[in-house]
Amino acid sequence: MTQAGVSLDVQNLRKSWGKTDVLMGVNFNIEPGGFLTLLGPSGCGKSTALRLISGLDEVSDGKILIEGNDVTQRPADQRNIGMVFQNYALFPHMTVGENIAYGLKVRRVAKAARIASVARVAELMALGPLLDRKPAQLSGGQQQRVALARVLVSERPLVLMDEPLSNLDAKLRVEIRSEIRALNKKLGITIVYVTHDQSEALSMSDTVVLMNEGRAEQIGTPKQLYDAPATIFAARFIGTPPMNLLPASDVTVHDEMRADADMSDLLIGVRPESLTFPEQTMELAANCNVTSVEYEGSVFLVHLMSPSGSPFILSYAGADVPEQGDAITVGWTRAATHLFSKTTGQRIPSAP
Ligand SMILES: Nc1ncnc2c1ncn2[C@@H]1O[C@H](COP(=O)(O)OP(=O)(O)OP(=O)(O)O)[C@@H](O)[C@H]1O
Repeated sequence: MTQAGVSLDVQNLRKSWGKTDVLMGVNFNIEPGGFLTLLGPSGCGKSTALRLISGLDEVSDGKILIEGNDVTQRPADQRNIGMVFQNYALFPHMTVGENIAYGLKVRRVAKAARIASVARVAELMALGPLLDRKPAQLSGGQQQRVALARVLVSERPLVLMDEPLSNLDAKLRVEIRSEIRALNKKLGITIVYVTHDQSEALSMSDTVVLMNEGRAEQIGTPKQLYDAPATIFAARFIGTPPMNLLPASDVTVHDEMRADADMSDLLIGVRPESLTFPEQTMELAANCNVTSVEYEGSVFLVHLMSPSGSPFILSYAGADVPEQGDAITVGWTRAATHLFSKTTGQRIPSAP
């Protein structure tokens, strides 16, 4: 089964409800077969953007182009888009097979073709043995697989997914995550995915649009967002635990600090996994006190407090685990250092 994807181009998308501006000029585009995630905290406008792309709501301004065609004013049913939501809304009285085939039946696809399509998708999604069951006889993960199968069978070249995994437990989320990603690559369908879970976004996407209060804060590959967060917001949002941010006064620099940076305006960022302990005369260092230690399985998360009272975290995999109350020094390299301006919230490009 091949389902070539389409390109999507979103230009200056705006949405206001009354006097409330929910989207304030968002731009992004995806190549055919791409996987783009809208990521951000609750209320930042992710679902709104998805509803505008689908045609469920009308834009206040801006354009939506699919394969270069302006569909902004087209009704939802003329955009050829599939959707998967958090609530998979299967019909309880129908079997799995009937649920998957429903859309095809509505579109008056002939019975033999329907049966063939359902069989193909059921095999793809490993649902074959479950086709005669009712939704109530399925686990949450199986139900979500049926919901995905229902969209796939309709062979839409663009599929929008709004937090489709948030009702599932952690293990299933990880499993279905990789299934969705594999389907995206195998079928070549274009996917726009909405989530507030940054690890989901990083693990699945080709491109992440990190949103903050109705704007795109940063757009890039998962690696670009992780390696070079463009703003303090992005630094705090991406990574578990997120990047440590310390005032310059807490940090010892072992050679000359850049002269053109205003120290009082500087926040120095370093990821918990980039810190070394014991400090090995690295290029930057901070003295701190251990406030608590958390066991995470593969690492210990050592919670620290800087002299100025900023909390930060060391991700530690060594043998001599520091203990609560210890005074320790952690170090890191220039290459692992991120600089931000407190005033503008923006990244300062080069290391000190
Ligand atoms: N129909 C509506 N009328 C008025 N305000 C709305 C409407 N729909 C959404 N909003 C507001 O728009 C803002 C963005 O909502 P949206 O659902 O897009 O956020 P989100 O990022 O998807 O959040 P969540 O992750 O919580 O779903 C919210 O402040 C919400 O209250």
